[in-house]
Order: sequence, then structure tokens, then C-alpha cells
Amino acid sequence: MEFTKGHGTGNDFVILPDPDGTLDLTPGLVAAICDRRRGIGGDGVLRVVRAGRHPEGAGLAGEAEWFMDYWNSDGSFAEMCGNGARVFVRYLLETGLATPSGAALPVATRAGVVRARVEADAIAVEMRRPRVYDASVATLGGLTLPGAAVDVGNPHLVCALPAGLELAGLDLTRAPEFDPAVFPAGVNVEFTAPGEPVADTDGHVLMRVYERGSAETLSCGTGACAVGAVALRDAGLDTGTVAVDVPGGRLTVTVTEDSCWLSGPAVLVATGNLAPAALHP
Ligand SMILES: N[C@@H](CCC[C@H](N)C(=O)O)C(=O)O
Repeated sequence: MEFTKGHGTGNDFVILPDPDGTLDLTPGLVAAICDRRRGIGGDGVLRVVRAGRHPEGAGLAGEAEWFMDYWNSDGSFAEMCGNGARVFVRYLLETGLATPSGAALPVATRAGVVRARVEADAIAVEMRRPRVYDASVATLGGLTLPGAAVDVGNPHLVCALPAGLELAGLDLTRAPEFDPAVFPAGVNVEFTAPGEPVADTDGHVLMRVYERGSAETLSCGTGACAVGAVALRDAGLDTGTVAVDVPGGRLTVTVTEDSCWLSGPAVLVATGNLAPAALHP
């Protein structure tokens, strides 16, 4: 089984080309591939399948040739992955499955079609505008933090740390607790602190994340979009650009009237062959 490994600001993925949708991908196999000691290791899997050859992509085949079949490292599905979409587009371009052009490249996902463009070393994807829709809380250790519930296609809870607490001091080796009545399908939890002013932006936020289905990751693109939207709301702005620094680097989030652009580096680091039979214990 051929694979490529790639990442976007340290959010890393195993990419599996499966144009005709014939691969028997199961939750157990995904978890084994993502195992950092016994497998390739990754925060998730991106299966590259023609939209028309995947049951969840078929309805979008008229709009996009390729479907991003994203799986979290525990073998669960997610509706959307912002960094995954950026790495997916890098893969399409580097393998010639898509040709660079002046036009934005459409990619089908479980959250609908996103559009991507290449910006020098970065890849930017246009996703839906984040919807800040509720207030809730996350509990981590003995700390209960109020936060904002945000829908970016997938669910997020953005919690600002109170003054005096540092992001580096959080123990994210265990999952934060959340209210299942607000997030019946689970949630990605972002913890934030203010950053120093950055030129040409309307805000700068530092973030760590505990991802549903993947635990703590070095970066989460949809999480950055959620954080950007909350920062703009708190600044009294409806649209604007926010720099979001994650442990893996910097993402730039631009919220417009009707969409959200996520931009940052996306790189492929290796290609090889997997022996699926050897992955199972
Ligand atoms: N890292 C991703 C988000 C991946 C999905 C998430 N764990 C979920 O279950 O919703 C990103 O870059 O957006």
C-alpha cells in the first residue's frame, strides 16, 4: 500500500492514494497506521479518492474531482480538517493529480467543497465562515474555563486562559472535559492567550489544542479558524485577519463576509510502502 507523509504546521497526516475507492480502510487499520511506534505515525489519515467513487463525495462530483476522506488517528471520521485540506492539495499538485492554474482548486469534503490556492510556500483553503453559536465550559484538571462554541464544519470550543496562566503550563496529556449536551458528537478544544501585535493583522492569538480523535496536536487548522473568529468577535469586528500561533508554527486566518481563508505551510516529507498485514498486532 503506497503512502505519503505530510504535515501542515506540524499537524501530520498519512496520505493514502485510492483514486477508485477500492481500499478497505477500517478504523482499526487507520489507528494502526497512525500509531507512532508500530505504524507510520500521524494525527490522521487522508485518503485521496475521486469524489464520484466515494459514497460521501458522489453528490459533490460535479463540483470537485477529488474527495478528502479524512480520518482521525483513533479511527473516527471528522467532517473537516483545515490543515489536512492544505496538505491534500499539496499532494494533488505534487503528484500531478491536479494542475496548478490561476483558478482556485475545489476539493470535496464531508463539510462540502473547499477551494484552495497556492500562495508562494503556503497553501490557503477557503472554508465556511465559522459560526460562533453558544457558550460552554471546558474542565482541565481542576480548572474550569468558559469558552465559545464554534462550528467550522466540525465542532470547536475556544477557551481563553485567565491572566496569570500560561499555555505552556497546561497538561494536555489528558482530554479536557466538556458538556455533551452542547457537543453530542465530541469537540476539539482550543486554549488561547493573547499574542503581541503582528503587522497587517487585526489580531494575534497563541493557541494549543486538544483534538477530538487525535489528542493534543501541534496545530489544528479549523481550530485556528474558530480562534480567529472569536478574536474578531471580541474585538468588535465582523471580518478581518488574525495570526494564530500554534506549537507547530503560524497560521493566518482571514474571515470574510461569507467564508474563511486558512493559510500556512503544507509540506510532503516522504513516500513509501506500507505492509498493512504487519500493522495489526
Ligand atoms: N487537525 C484538523 C482537524 C481534524 C479533525 C478534528 N480532530 C475533529 O475530529 O473534528 C484541522 O487542521 O482542522
